[in-house]
Amino acid sequence: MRALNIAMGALLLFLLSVAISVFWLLPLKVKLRLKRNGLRGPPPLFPLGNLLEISKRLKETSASSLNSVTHDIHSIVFPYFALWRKTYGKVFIYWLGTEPFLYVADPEFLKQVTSGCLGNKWGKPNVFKRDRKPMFGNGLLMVEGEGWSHHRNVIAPAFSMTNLNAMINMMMETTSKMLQQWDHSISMGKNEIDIERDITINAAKIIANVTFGISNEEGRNVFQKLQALQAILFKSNPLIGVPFCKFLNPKRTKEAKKLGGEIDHLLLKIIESRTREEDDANVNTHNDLLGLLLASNQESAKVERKLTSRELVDECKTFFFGGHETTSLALTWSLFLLAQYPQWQKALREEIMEVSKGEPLDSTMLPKLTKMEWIFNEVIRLYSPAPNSQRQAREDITVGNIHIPKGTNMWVDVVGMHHDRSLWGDDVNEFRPERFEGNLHGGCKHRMGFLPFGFGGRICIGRNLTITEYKIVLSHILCKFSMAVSPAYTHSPRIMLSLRPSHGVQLILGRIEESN
Ligand code: HEM
Repeated sequence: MRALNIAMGALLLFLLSVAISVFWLLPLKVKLRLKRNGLRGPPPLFPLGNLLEISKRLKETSASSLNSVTHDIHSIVFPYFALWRKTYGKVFIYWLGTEPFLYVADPEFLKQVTSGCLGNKWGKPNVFKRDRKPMFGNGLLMVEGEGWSHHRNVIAPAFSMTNLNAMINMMMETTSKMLQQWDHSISMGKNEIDIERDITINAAKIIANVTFGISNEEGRNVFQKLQALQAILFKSNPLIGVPFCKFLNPKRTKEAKKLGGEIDHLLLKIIESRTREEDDANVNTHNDLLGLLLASNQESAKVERKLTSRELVDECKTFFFGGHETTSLALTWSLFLLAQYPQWQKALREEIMEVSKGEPLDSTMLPKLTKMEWIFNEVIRLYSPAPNSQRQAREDITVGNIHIPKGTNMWVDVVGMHHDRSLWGDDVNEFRPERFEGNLHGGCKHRMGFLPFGFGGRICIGRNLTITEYKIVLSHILCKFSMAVSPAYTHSPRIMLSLRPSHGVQLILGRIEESN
């Protein structure tokens, strides 16, 4: 018995020393190396890093609700960064648990440490990969190195404009159903609608249809489970970076894992039956992304290896989670801003009329909606659905006198850059879509200061899909309804993985013939 106790004690001691060296000594070494570079930051506390201060600042901001609508939102959504920037500037080190993060809101610094072949030295932070595994698995958003180039080569053709144009009718039909419900609601005397909820459901249906189709029972089943998984993983993990944090919320971890497993199983069944169908018929019988991916996979098999069914499952999940919330938020914030600026509603209606001449929009008309594109860009500048990008150094990186040790994470504060007066000028926090007239970067003084879709080779693959969907859905809504902000609306943008309105977006809708 005594010998057993001694053995157990020795084992515990061994595990403790491994934990200390992995979770404390190694990060400490990174900290000292970064400090030698002159990179400072708020002092971390083992094992939480700066999480206590982050949570304190967030509580303070959520307690103080905004009385008026301001687009100056950086200090609202990232109050801790806004504070630290005052002391440490636009590049500093902070800690999520025992993970060191290089905070970057300086586009020139970002360019220097990521451009050219340096881009390949950055991967995606392991700490987020683990947390978001049930959503993205090893799909395009997370895969690295040669695997990433292979996935990207197979996937890119599926997102060609020709393929996306074939999806326009489906987008219109799905949206029409939402608009019929709004119309019915107005008939019943209820003209205040939380458009965030409806737009999100509409976007989820569109992306699920675009990806694997939900007209049959199997597709609908996957869709429902994906939505349930989304609800569980909706909030960012407040203890991210703290060793063993997933064991602190075993219920969430278990539920997410169970649903993730069920979704994988259902998607695998769809993929396998599609592969069989296509082998039999020798043609691609589906023109959704999965069908296009399977066709492109056949082509790629002639030169490289095929993506496995398991990898295809992860891609379907990545499209769903990466594609619907971002697009729905771009639309939601747009409707909110258009409700605030009726002159832009009018300008867009006139543009739609001029381009379509009253006919349903088709693929040749969409590129002519240029003012709508300015609005899109201005909205995702002010309320960037993807508020940050993250990387992790896979090797030591040296540029001039900057040395970034292997393992350091990087957090690019996109909201910070999009609201930086020194990059955009004094009107930085004003809604001025015309800044994008004939100017892809909206007049930003640095090309890397406007990053709604990320940067480098890993720029968003779905941006053409988004802009197509955005134009179709927004035009459809604007032709049928006018909108004004309801007194029930509280302006409270927050980061919940994406940049969201925390209490929905309540708008007062009017039928367009009534309001004109
Ligand atoms: C307004 C809409 C969207 C926004 C703001 C957005 C934003 C982004 C950003 C910032 C990245 C880079 C992430 C990083 O650097 O770590 C990204 C990558 C990605 N996005 Fe989007 N996205 C949008 C729509 C979509 C759609 C509709 C899809 C697909 C259906 C999609 C699929 C992806 C994928 C697969 C990647 C990974 C690309 C790679 O690493 O090669 N996104 N997106």
